[in-house]
Amino acid sequence: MKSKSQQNEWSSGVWAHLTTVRRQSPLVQCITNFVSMDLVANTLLSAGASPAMVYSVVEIPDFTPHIHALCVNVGTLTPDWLPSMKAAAEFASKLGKPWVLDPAAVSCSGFRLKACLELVELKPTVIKGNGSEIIALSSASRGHTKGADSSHESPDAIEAAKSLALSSGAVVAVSGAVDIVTDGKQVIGVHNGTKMMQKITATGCSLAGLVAAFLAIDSSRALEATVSAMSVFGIAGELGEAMANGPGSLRMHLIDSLYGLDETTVLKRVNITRLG
Ligand SMILES: Nc1ncnc2c1ncn2[C@@H]1O[C@H](COP(=O)(O)OP(=O)(O)OP(=O)(O)O)[C@@H](O)[C@H]1O
Ligand SMILES: Cc1ncsc1CCO
Ligand SMILES: [Mg+2]
Repeated sequence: MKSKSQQNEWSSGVWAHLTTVRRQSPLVQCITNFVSMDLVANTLLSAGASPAMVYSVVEIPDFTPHIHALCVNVGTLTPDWLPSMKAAAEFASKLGKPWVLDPAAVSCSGFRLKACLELVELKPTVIKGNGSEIIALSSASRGHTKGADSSHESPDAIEAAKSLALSSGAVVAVSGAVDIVTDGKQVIGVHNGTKMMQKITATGCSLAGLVAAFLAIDSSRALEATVSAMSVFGIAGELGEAMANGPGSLRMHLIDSLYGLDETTVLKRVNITRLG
C-alpha cells in the first residue's frame, strides 16, 4: 500500500519532468521500425519534444552529435539498418547522450537476437521491451514470441529485468498491465495505462521514444525519468480511452490527451508504487 507522501513525491516528479520536456523540447533521434515511425514522431511532438527519424548511416556522423537523446528500435530490422543503429549508439555513448534500446520481437530470429546483444554491448541507458522481449534478451537464448506482441504479463519479467539491468548497466523497463522499471536494485511499478493500448500497433515503440525524451532532460536520474515517461503515457491512454470508441479513435485521443495533459490531472492520476 503506497503512502500519500510517497505518491505525492512521484506525482510532482512526473509533472516536473513533463513540464521540462515541454520547455526544453529535446531533439530525439529515432531509428525505429517502419510501422511505428508515424506514431513515435507524433507522440514525441504531443509531449513537447522534437523528433527526427534520421536513419541513414551516411548522415549519422553529422547529425547524431547534435541530438539530446536517441531511440533505437529493431522492429523491422534488416542487415542494412544495423550499421546505422550501431553508429548512432556509439556516438551517443561516446558523447554521453542517453539512448534507449527497444528490442522489439527480439527472439523472432537468431539475426535479431545477435543484433540486440551487440547493441546492448554499446551501453544503452534504458532497455525498454515487453515481457517476452525482456525475458528473451535477458536469457540471451531463443524464445517463442507472438511476433512483436507480448505473450507474458510483465510481472513474470521482474527477475529477468533485474538480471539484465545488472549485467548491462542499463535501467530496464518492461511494459505491460503494470509497467516495471528497475536498475537491478530498485523495482518500481507504474500502474497507469489501459488494456486497449495493446490493440494499437507501436504504442510500445512510442513509449520507448517518450522515455528517450524524458532521459534527455534528466539523464543522471534514468530510473526516475523512465518511470515518469511511462506514467505520462499511461495517463494519456486512460484519458484517451474515456473518449474513444475503439483502438482507432484511442490512437487519436491518446495523442490529444498527451498534448493537453495538465497539472491537476497528472497529480490526480499518477499511480506508481515501489515493488522492491
Ligand atoms: N493490460 C494493460 N493494462 C494497462 N496498460 C497496458 C496493458 N498492456 C499494455 N499497456 C500499456 O500499453 C503501452 C504499450 O505497451 P505494450 O507492452 O503493449 O508494448 P509493446 O508490446 O512493445 O507494443 P508494440 O510492439 O506494438 O509497440 C504501455 O504504455 C503499457 O503500459
Ligand atoms: C507489428 C510490427 N511488426 C514489426 S515492428 C511492429 C510494430 C510493433 O513493434
Ligand atoms: Mg514493443
